[in-house]
Amino acid sequence: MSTKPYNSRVLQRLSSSKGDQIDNPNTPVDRSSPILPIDSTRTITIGSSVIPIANTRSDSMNSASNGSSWIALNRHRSSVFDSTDTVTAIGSSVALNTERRGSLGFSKDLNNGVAIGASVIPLVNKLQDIFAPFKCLSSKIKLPQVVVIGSQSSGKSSVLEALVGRDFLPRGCDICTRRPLVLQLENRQCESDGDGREWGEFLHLPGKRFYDFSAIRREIQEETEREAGINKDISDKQIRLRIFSPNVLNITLVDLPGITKVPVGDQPSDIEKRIRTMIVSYINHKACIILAVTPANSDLATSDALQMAKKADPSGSRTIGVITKLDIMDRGTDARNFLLGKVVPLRLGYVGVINRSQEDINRNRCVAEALAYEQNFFCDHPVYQSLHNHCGIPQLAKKLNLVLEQHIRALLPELKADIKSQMDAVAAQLNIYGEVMNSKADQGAVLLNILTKYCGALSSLVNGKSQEMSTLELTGGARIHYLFQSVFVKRLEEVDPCDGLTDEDIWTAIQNSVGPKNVLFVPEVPLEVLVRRQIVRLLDPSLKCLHLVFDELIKMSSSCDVVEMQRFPFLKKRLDGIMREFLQDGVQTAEKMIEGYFEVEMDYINTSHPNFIDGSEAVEIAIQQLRPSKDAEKLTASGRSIKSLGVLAKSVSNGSLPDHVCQTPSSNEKPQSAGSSSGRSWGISSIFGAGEGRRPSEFSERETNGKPVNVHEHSSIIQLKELPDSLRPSEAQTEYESVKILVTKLLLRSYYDIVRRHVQDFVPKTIMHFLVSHMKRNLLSTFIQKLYRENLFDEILHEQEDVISGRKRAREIYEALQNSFQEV
Ligand SMILES: Nc1nc2c(ncn2[C@@H]2O[C@H](COP(=O)(O)OP(=O)(O)OP(=O)(O)O)[C@@H](O)[C@H]2O)c(=O)[nH]1
Repeated sequence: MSTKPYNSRVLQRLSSSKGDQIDNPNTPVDRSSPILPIDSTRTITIGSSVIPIANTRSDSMNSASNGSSWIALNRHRSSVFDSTDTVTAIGSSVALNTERRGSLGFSKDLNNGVAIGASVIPLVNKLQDIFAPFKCLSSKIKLPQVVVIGSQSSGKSSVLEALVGRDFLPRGCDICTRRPLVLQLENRQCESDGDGREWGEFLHLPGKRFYDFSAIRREIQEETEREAGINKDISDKQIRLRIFSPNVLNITLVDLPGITKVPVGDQPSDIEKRIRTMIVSYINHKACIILAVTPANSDLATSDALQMAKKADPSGSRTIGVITKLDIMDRGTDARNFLLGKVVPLRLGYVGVINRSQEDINRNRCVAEALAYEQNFFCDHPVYQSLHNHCGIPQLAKKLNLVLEQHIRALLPELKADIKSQMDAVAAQLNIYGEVMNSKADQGAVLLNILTKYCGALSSLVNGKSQEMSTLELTGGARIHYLFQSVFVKRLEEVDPCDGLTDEDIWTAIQNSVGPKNVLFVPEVPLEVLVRRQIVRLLDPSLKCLHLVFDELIKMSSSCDVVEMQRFPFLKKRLDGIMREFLQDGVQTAEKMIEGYFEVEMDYINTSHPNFIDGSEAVEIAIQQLRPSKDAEKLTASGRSIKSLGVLAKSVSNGSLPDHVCQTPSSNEKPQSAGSSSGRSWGISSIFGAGEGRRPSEFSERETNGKPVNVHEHSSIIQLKELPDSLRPSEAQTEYESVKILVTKLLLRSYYDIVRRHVQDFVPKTIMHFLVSHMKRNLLSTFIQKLYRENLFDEILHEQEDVISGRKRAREIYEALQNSFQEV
């Protein structure tokens, strides 16, 4: 076995065949070799962006001679890589190059020499740049990126390093990835002040360039510890690192913590769940390409990485399988079946790689050397020789770029739509923030605009013209209509005018109205008293209705959304105050109007109203109700009594009989005396209120030991009962009295009904006029009168700090989106 370090051996072997080149700082460069990384001197234009496209030998040589670790392996003898392949790694160190142009390489397009992926990958990178300062955008618009997942120590970071071609990630037995590392590779051909050197920059240390990659490694480690502590805990807060180099392709790679099972150090007991959740949050996005890393010395069928990738990407259209540690498999075994997808089939297939071992790291072997070793390993291996499409970091880089390019192309339309919808959202936000006001005139214009819109919106809400028409509930004016018709009017309909009035009450009123005389007719006075008593009951619900409408309008005004006003909280407050005062004025006027109406109603009981019940009909109805059967006939046969009662009734009423008046009183309304009369007819004498119809006076009888005693039989002292303080007529009325009571009720109902209808009509009209329509007509002028004053502008149009900064930020985001939209 040779004692030479293996890198020297490899370099020697590689340079042994004619034309082979090893391009590193210590090796002479063949400047005739044609394939190189991206060239800054040639560009293509996509949209408005100019993108570097072709690789030229000379530039690569420059970068190599400038100390980059770029290395070109030009192998004619290679048995692993087909001599037709032209392969360029993503990073700087692995441009494998054969002489034959037009082959399937990923650094060059077959026919025109354009690097594959160069047309879209820079575009995505550009978008990443544009979105980078805006965290909100990167969470809403998912740009394509490559995420490396796998179990702990499976070799994820090693794969990334190999792809980048630089040694910069913290690695080692005790070191593991504990925070997501977002690695943006950026092709930067020449800087005005630069000398072509590569450097890294962290988002958390803006402007600080790290030219020393071991310093980058240290910073990653320290930054990890700052967030996740010095023990083994993890954090999902990203570390964002950008690598600027003339030798990288533009791409974003994400290194995630490895899947672990058993908590160690100060890891929480649910560490596995947390890591899996973090991984899923990355790979679930359709824009993400998954590099599922599994070490060859474990069972592929139980690979955590493949399992998770399968869940996130069931079709396998964005998962590439990576098998590491092929060099340390059990002797006598190989990964042939793994690589060919015979164990776990994968649509995009597998690539086997060999990274640096721990020993290599300890001995500071550079990535370039490791790549050379890998190349050598595969060339010499009896099984892998024939699987060159499935082996090596360069193959992985090639596959990755191809998949990424196709993926980006497929995602572009969706991406464009996403950007557009974000633009609309931000534009709406900007609309809320409005323009900056630089003068009193600007302020005045803004104020007028807001007041007009506010009043317009309120009117629309009341009129049902609001654009945001709900299908779930009544809003705006419809609520007022509901209040009028289904609450106020309906409630008045339900009120029984005789509610709370017993027959006894009515009879008492009737008797009181004739004083010491007998009740001959149905007198008007008790009717008026009773009518007034019932009418006044309508005042309360009328005023209540007015106040409910007031509440509704207040609610509407505060829900009335004028976006332009959102930035002026003081203005909103003032408007609310003025609005309340304005409506209260309207309420006062309407209240006066309604109360005035009731005063008018109470003042004069107009029994000549054309709709008031005809007296004779009232009597007839009363009679029929009292004697519905034969008795009625008997009663009606007494022409004089009917006529008389009819005449009497006419004397208090005049008009047709509405249907509802004819309703049969409910059982408790039936005059108690109905049917209790001793069969006495109530003819002429009853009309004139004398004799027959009257019960013997209470005072002509008194009880002795519970039995009635005829006082006339007592010849000694004739005693009279003393009147009690409170006196009511006797409970049992005669039939005639019952008729009078019933007629009074009918008249009461009839009159009440007339008034109720007026109220049902008048109250909504009044409220509409003095409140709702008044608001529509006069609110704007009131606002202007009270607010359009230059000395108030600064106060009411004062913007909060967050509005000012929010507007600035929204503008920047909008511009970023506009730029990216144009790019796409
Ligand atoms: N021999 C050999 N060792 C490897 C290979 N790939 C990785 N290793 C070693 O495996 C160990 C873990 O590698 P890392 O790249 O840190 O693995 P990781 O998956 O990033 O680890 P975590 O971030 O902790 O999950 C290191 O010591 C590497 O040197 C390989 O292909 N061959």
